[in-house]
Amino acid sequence: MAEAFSLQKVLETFRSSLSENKEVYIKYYIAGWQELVSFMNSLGSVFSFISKDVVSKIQIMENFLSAETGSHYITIQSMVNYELENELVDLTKRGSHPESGCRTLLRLHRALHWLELFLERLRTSTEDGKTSIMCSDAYNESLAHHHPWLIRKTVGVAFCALPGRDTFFDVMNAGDHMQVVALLGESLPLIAEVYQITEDLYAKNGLLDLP
Ligand SMILES: CCCCCCCC/C=C\CCCCCCCC(=O)N[C@@H](COP(=O)(O)O)[C@H](O)/C=C/CCCCCCCCCCCCC
Repeated sequence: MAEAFSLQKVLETFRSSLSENKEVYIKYYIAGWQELVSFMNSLGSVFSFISKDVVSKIQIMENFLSAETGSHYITIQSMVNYELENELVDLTKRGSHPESGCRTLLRLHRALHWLELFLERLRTSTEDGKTSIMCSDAYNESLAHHHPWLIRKTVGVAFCALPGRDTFFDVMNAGDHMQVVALLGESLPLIAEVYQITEDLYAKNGLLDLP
């Protein structure tokens, strides 16, 4: 039987993704996303169009990791160096490398910002807080800037189907609500650090707007 989702596992995978010299291991980064997908799948089929997109991006990254050139995809830093040096990234418009590692990971990276903003709202919410509002506020501040109108509207409808705050806390499987809040407090700086390292790397290399 598949192991139940737990926030602790998400925390562990993102913790493992950071090397001593602050590089980000792709293997653990995508394992963190895999955990989050299992959480989203437990919310029902209304979210399946979102999880399908994440799963396909995880698959693209797994394919790079298991290919002959996989040693260049150990960390986000080594991937960026390798793909840029070998002109494997479509920088201004989609062309011969429509699914480069840099471009694919950028989509997950933007979503990590949404996650950080959403979890921070959840952590500081009161008992009567509405997850649909927390989720859509976090979305409007982050991912929405990169999505066309139709996706923004569809996602807005899906948010209305989100379970309440109590269910969220229970599914996180990290003890009572105070313990969940404490674990969120421990997880968020880690997620923020992984996000910021990637953001700085992409900014330095002019990769933040890959088509
Ligand atoms: C710790 C547990 C509590 C929170 C658990 C949250 C679980 C979240 C899991 C996944 C989050 C969604 C990640 C979305 C990635 C989107 C990547 C993206 O932007 N893709 C678009 C662009 O890709 P290309 O076309 O350029 O290849 C793609 O067009 C998008 C398609 C689908 C819409 C994505 C909407 C994302 C909304 C984020 C909110 C998710 C709400 C989940 C609620 C728990």
